[in-house]
Amino acid sequence: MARFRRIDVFLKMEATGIIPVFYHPDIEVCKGVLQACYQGGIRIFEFTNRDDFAHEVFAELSKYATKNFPEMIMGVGTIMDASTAALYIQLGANFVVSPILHPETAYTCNRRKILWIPGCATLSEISKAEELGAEVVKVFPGEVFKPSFVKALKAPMPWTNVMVTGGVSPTQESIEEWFGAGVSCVGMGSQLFPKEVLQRKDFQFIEDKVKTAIGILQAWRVQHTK
Ligand SMILES: O=C(O)C(=O)C[C@H](O)[C@H](O)COP(=O)(O)O
Repeated sequence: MARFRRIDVFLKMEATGIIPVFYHPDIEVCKGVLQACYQGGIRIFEFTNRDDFAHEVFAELSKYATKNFPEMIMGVGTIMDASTAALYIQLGANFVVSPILHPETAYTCNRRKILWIPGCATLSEISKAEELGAEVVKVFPGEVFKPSFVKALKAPMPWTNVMVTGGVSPTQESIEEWFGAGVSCVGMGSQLFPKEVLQRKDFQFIEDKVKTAIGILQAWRVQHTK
């Protein structure tokens, strides 16, 4: 498995802008999705810890990524406690994402110099996360917040780096409104990986969707870079 410095993980997250958020119990489906994402231009991938044996799938996927796509930075999401974070770090996770703000998870990640991205829903939680060392926070669930929340929070806290996950889709409207509001990156799950597409193992569909989303973001960034 490949280990990346946490500053490089954050910079790659910002540069790629779009982070696939994915879980499937079938390792062959995971490999197909990872390859499609890579070919579509993704260099950072969040595997979510969605059942009791998800770590076994991650262990294999992480090795597969290192061997076939050594630039791909693998991380884990849906981490609720420090011991699960430690398990995934041992298996090759280069960043740890949570739906919640859990200080003990921060201590474990910081000790190992692994990027920790807690889920936050208020400015007080964001501020606490930053005191605990979070370089970037996950505003979650995005479908509840809307982009205006990000814009408003960046007025008093312009230093805050925001990732938003939940309800983001690979469309021009969704990408432009979130990046326009000031996010550093977005996580995308169900919209990039519709169930029926996974059922028919249509990895080309995923690659095309990813390419389109990255193209939209790049075009937006060219227009909006000062
Ligand atoms: O548990 C986590 O760590 C999460 O990030 C939660 C979900 O995976 C995202 O909310 C995906 O949301 P959709 O893109 O709307 O499918």
